[in-house]
Amino acid sequence: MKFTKMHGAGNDYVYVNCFEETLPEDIASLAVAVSDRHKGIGSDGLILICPSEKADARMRMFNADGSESEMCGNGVRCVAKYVYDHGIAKQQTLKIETGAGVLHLDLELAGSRVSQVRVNMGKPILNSAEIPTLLPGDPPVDAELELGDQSLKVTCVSMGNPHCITFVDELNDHWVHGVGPKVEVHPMFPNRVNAEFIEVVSPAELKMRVWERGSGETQACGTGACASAVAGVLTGRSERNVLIHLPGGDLRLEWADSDEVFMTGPAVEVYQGVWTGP
Ligand SMILES: N[C@H](CCC[C@H](N)C(=O)O)C(=O)O
Repeated sequence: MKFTKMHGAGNDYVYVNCFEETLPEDIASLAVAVSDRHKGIGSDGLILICPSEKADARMRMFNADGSESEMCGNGVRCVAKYVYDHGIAKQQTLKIETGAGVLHLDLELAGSRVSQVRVNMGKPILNSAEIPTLLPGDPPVDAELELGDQSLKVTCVSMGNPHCITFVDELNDHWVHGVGPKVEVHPMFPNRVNAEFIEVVSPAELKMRVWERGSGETQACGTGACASAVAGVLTGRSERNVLIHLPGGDLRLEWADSDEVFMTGPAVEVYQGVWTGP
């Protein structure tokens, strides 16, 4: 099976062009196998680029643990880059079908290839039942999340996939590796949750690290950055247009007056290969 390795701000996935490749039945097991950083290709998960009846392509995204997610922000930018660079579509504004609906993307070229992508990520989902979370509030804003020995103040937002955002004075491993895994599987989140930790540099600039549902710490999380930008506004900590610094790079977020969230960031193709594994 031919694949392409790509990343958006260091959030790296194995991409398979399903216009050309046929996959095994058990895609979840394939996602686990290819993601293994020692025995597989090594990635945060697997992303399928498929034909669509209502868009230039359809994206399906699987985390490293094989779980399928509704949406992937860094992934959809790379899907758009792949679709343009590999001639599946020719125009510089693309539509990609995702679990969060059909998204519209604008491509920026460096030479003849895509370097940056601006995505209309759609409107945040703030209704607790749809996030979903059992915490009070639509959405929970600075709500108490009991973690046994400690409690957090969290804000919950969905971008098609669920996010739990905690603002901290200083980002460190205690939050990401100590608290993150507990938040991911907390009973207040029936579908589990992505756990973002945010340090406010200024009202227009945030630093973020993330413990992702199904993948652990990643270098960046596009939907998490969108959700964090929304949470910053809801909690009065940041403005509607923010630059977010992540370990793998920067993303520009704007929660527009239209209620849509726009994300601009890089999309990089690293190499192409052939998977001959199980
Ligand atoms: N782990 C996420 C999916 C990947 C999201 C992230 N990599 C992004 O760029 O949005 C979830 O299970 O909802």
